Amino acid sequence: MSATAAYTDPRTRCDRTLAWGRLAAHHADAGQGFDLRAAFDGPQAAARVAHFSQQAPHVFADLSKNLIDESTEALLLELARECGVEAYRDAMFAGAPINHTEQRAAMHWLLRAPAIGEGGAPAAPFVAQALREVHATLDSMLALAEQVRADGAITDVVNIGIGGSDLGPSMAVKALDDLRPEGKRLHFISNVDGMELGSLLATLRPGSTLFLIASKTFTTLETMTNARAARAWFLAQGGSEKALARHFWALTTNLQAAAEFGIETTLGFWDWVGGRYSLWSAIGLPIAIAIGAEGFRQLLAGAHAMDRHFCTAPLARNLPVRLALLDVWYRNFHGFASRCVAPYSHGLRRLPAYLQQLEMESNGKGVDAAGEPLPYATAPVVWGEPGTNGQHAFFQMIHQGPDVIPVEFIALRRPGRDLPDQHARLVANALAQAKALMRGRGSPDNPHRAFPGNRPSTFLLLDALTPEALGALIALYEHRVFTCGAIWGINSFDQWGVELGKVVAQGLEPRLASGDTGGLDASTASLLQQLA
Ligand SMILES: O=P(O)(O)OC[C@H]1O[C@](O)(CO)[C@@H](O)[C@@H]1O
Repeated sequence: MSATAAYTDPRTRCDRTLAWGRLAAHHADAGQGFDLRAAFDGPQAAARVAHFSQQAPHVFADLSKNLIDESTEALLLELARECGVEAYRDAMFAGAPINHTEQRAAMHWLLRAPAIGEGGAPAAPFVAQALREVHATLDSMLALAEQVRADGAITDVVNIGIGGSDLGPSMAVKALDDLRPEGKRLHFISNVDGMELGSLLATLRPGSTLFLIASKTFTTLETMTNARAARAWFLAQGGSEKALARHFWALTTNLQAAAEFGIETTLGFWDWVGGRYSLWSAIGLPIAIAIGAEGFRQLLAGAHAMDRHFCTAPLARNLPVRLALLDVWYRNFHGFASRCVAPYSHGLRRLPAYLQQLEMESNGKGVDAAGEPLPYATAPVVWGEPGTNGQHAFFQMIHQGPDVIPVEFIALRRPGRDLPDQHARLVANALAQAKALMRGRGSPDNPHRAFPGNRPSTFLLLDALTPEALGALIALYEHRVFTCGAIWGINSFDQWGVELGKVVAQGLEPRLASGDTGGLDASTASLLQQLA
């Protein structure tokens, strides 16, 4: 099947399944009153933990502190089956154009598939051809990464990109910082606020700086504004037009626009790679510079191991599916509107920001694949900060506020760097928070000091923050988001909701200079006058 071939969505929308009604009845009956503390009292607790724990590639998960029992889980699995999650997953992995509103496949998984002849599964000709191109580009990218790593004259690499062309690479480079060669600094510039680029440029020298202009479209306002400002700075500092070609590289699908910008070294990718799924592609060059070719291949291998798990594990032991079913249970039946991600790992401090785009840009949709308005909620608000910092900021609300907010703890068995006692203190706090949320604490004499308990959490554990483990963790989230989108019957791969604001901004910008408020609403007109 080619990406443009006719394609029939194999899904049934969740609210049109039998399981949906049965889940609603189950929630009204037993589900909403589920008591975690009771589930952990008595001899059945060990069996509960065994049942709701599992080892997936590089990620161990304990789901037992969630508001769910085996009867709820059985109904949720029935929902996944009735919705056609498996057929839809197989369609994505066959290269079908499941991103139908943009007539594209969603083949980010192909970016981490082994080359043909290296154990890859047989694929349709369109997919096999794409895989050959993927490996050719990967080889070129890794060669360039090694070249930069070996080039002592380049001390600073500046990635200019936004959204998916920033969040994934920036998160991964921070996570794997221990592998970064000494003397090589990586910077990420995304905002069009000149404070960000301006402050960085003040610290750089043009001759020792490499700019990577990362943009799938090479038209994004923020990125192109920053790229032009960086180029102007480079020339103003005495850099020549000739030198510019050595110091500005492009990572993009728009080869022509990159050439028009004056860039000679361009790494391409394909329209079937969504921006928020692109860190595995040429957009990952800063990661490869930071961790080396071998490290980048390990990142891909970890993600591929999770792809295989997602494709082959039965739904009941399929970690992305189990996490997605919890998301649906909480969002659509309990009505929980947000989820907190708390990595107890300094390296993973940008994971919540990365997940905000992955989950909310993918699944923040209000119509189904046919364009029908949805009568149920989709993506929750995803937010968070690393532990233990979050404990001293917003955990108060998670423990005692009236809203229930499921928490996702992520911890490492082995620290990257350990100062005496620090890792034990860090993970003890993660365990303690999960336990305290579940158990709560009575305080008959002082209601201010009472903890209601019965607050759900998931605990994810990685052996260490290695490239493989990070790759597997990210792919786990990608497939979880996919599974939620499959159940909700939406297209998780477009993002039309970001268009309107961009168009309105284009109309307003000239008015800031002219002061023209004609035809504007009273509030916008008043603010524009304040700013003029
Ligand atoms: O890589 P580009 O084309 O500059 O786009 C950047 C980001 O802008 C968006 O299109 C919308 O915010 C994202 O989906 C994308 O990751």
